Amino acid sequence: MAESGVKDPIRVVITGAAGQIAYSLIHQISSGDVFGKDQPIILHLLDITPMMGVLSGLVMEINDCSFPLIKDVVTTDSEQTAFTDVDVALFVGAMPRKEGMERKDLLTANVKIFKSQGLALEKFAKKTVKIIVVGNPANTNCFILAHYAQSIPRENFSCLTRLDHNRAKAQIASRLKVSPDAVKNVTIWGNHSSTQFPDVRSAKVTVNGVETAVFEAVKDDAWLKGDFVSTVQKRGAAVIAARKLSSAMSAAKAICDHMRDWWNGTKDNEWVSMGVISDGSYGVEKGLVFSYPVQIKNGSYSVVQGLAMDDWAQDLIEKTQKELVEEKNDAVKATSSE
Ligand SMILES: NC(=O)c1ccc[n+]([C@@H]2O[C@H](COP(=O)([O-])OP(=O)(O)OC[C@H]3O[C@@H](n4cnc5c(N)ncnc54)[C@H](O)[C@@H]3O)[C@@H](O)[C@H]2O)c1
Ligand SMILES: O=C(O)C[C@H](O)C(=O)O
Repeated sequence: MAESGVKDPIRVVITGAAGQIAYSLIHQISSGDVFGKDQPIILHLLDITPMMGVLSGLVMEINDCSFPLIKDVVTTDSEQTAFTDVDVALFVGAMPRKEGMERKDLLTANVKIFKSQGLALEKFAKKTVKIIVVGNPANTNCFILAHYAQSIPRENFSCLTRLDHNRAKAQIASRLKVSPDAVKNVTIWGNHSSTQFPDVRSAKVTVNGVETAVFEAVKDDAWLKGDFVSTVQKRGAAVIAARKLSSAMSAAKAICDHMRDWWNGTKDNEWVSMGVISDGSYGVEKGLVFSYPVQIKNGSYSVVQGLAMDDWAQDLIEKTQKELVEEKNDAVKATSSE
C-alpha cells in the first residue's frame, strides 16, 4: 500500500490473451470483479507472434473501456516479459479441442507449452504468484508447469475445475427450480475430463428458506447417481457440439470465481472445487493435480477432510485418479523427449 492509502498495482498475466476465453476474462478482471474495486492492475497479455496484431486491437478496446483500475497493459510474445514480477498468472493459452476429441487428445501439443512456460515462471515470476491453469488437459498441464517451476511453493499452483463445479450447481438448481446460489458444497473430484466425479452427497440446498441435503430435496437417487453425473462430465463436449467452439464466457466466469475466492476467502461453512497438488488426501497419489473440495482463508486453501466415502464414490475417485496417472506418464514422456 502506498502512503496515500491507494493500493500498489498488482501484475496479472493472461496467456492466450488473443483467444476467446481471454476476451471475456479481461473485461471482468479489469472491472474490479476479482481483486476488488480498489485494486489497481497492470495487465500482461501473452500470445504467440502471429497474434500480436490482434493484441494491439485488444489494447485499443481496453483503452476505450476507460477502466480506472488498469494502470498499464503490456502485450508481448516473450515469456520473459510476460512473467516478470507477476502476482497472478492465468494460463489460458493452449489449443482447444474440437468436436469428437477428448481433452487428453491435446496433451502432446499442449504440455510442451507448459514446460516452456514453467521454466520462464521459475526464472521471472514472484515466488508468491498465484497460478490457475485453464488450457487443456488442465490438470496435467498444471502438473508439468509445477514440475518445471520447483522454486514456487506447491500450494501456489491450481487448475480450473470451477466451471464443472458451477455446472453441477446449475443442474441441481434447475432441477429444484431454485437459484444456483441456493446450492452449496458440491464437489468436483479428480480430473477436468469426462472421468471427473461431480458429487452432491454432502451438498445442501435452501428451498423456501429451509436448508436440506440435496439428495433429500431431489428425491431421485437414480438421477443424482446417473444422468446428473454424466451431464456434468460431458457438458464441455455438449457446448462444443452446439457452438462449434469450446465454452468461453462460462470458463471466464469460472476463472474469476476461482481467483476471487482464492484472493478473498470462501464463506463460512462453504467449500469450492479447485484442482490442486495432492497431499495424499482421500488416498490420492501425492503430487497429482487433483480436484478437491477446498476452503480458503487469508489467501491459503485447505482440503476439506473427513467427507464420507462409500464404494460408489471410491470407485469413481479411483477411475479419475487412474486417468490422471496415465496422463501424467504420457506428459512426462512428451516433455522429456525434447
Ligand atoms: N479448464 C477449463 O474449465 C476450460 C474451460 C474452457 C476452455 N479450456 C481450455 O482453455 C484453452 C483456451 O481456450 P480458448 O477457447 O480461449 O482457445 P482459443 O483458441 O480461442 O485461444 C487460445 C489462445 O492461446 C494462444 N496460444 C497458443 N499457444 C500459445 C503459447 N505458447 N503462448 C501463449 N499463447 C498461446 C493462441 O494463439 C490463442 O490466441 C483451451 O485449451 C481450452 O480447451 C479449459
Ligand atoms: O470441454 C472442453 O474441451 C472445453 C472446456 O474444458 C469445457 O469444459 O468446456
